[in-house]
Amino acid sequence: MDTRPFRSVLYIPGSKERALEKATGLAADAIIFDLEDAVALDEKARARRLLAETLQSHDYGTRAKLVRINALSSEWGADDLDVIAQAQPEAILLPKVDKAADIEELARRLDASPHTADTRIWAMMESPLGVLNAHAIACAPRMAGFIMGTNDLAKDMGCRYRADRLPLMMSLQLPLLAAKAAGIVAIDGVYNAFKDEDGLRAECEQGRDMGFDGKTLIHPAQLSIANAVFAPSEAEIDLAQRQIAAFDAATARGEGVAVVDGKIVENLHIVSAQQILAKAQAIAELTE
Ligand SMILES: CC(C)(COP(=O)(O)OP(=O)(O)OC[C@H]1O[C@@H](n2cnc3c(N)ncnc32)[C@H](O)[C@@H]1OP(=O)(O)O)[C@@H](O)C(=O)NCCC(=O)NCCSC(=O)C[C@H](O)C(=O)O
Ligand SMILES: [Mg+2]
Repeated sequence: MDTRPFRSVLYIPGSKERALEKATGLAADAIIFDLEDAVALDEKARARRLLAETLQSHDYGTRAKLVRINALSSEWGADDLDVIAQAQPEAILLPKVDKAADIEELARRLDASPHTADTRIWAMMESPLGVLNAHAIACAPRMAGFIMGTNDLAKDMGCRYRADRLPLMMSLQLPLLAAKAAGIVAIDGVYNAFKDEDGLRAECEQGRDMGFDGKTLIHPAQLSIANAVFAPSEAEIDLAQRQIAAFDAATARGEGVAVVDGKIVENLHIVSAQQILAKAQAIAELTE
């Protein structure tokens, strides 16, 4: 069972030295070092050099490190990959993925470099075609996770922003299903109003209820809310412990079902309970 936490996944523009420095001490479970939409066109070349140097000189600890390059079909994508490969990146995040062939092309390029033998691939799910092809994309080589790109999706869908995200619901759920089926990580999109704590908390709660592993963030002020919402709560941990104890006792009596708080507990509930405790343990180890 892979229990690595991905509660908070912070975007940092690859062109911003101060933010790149600051992130070495921020409580993010994962960082997306961005060379794509957060970087101005005339900053692209400087940002990729700065980022390659920073990744080799800075210690980001246990945080997962994803580099979002520009699309390989763009004028910057191939150069991004060549320069970033020198830093032996843990993962490349590919934007605007429409089909499995986009991932296969990136995987071939990673196979060809001696620096990227272990580099995993993450895909932005942010186009209607990408969403419709999510299962094939999730099963492509080196795939480790999906990141929802809700801004690009809303643009391509022509839908309006609503706090309940009803217009985006199917576009969120199809990649989520595909990720679960393939056993890869699924991270929800960003909440643009970075000073609106109540709105962020509500959207994190919705994403957590749906089954996302965490939320992408654009500002350090958003970290604590995502970390809290996507961690198992005290009540969930307590219930999981009581379910396991009750089920063990039922099993010792030769029974296959226990009852906790008036609800049945079967083997499948124990699998969920163990996952909750393992995730809580992994989060506790981050802060030790
Ligand atoms: C949104 C921002 C432009 C706000 O910047 P700013 O006004 O400078 O913020 P603050 O003054 O409040 O910053 C306070 C300190 O925090 C540091 N900081 C700010 N943002 C980050 C960050 N993302 N990571 C690390 N550190 C950060 C500042 O340097 C200040 O530090 P200090 O000087 O020590 O006080 C800005 O937050 C920002 O640029 N955010 C990232 C935007 C981004 O990455 N956008 C692209 C990703 S979203 C996307 O593309 C989603 C997807 O593709 C889709 O389609 O949906
Ligand atoms: Mg996008």
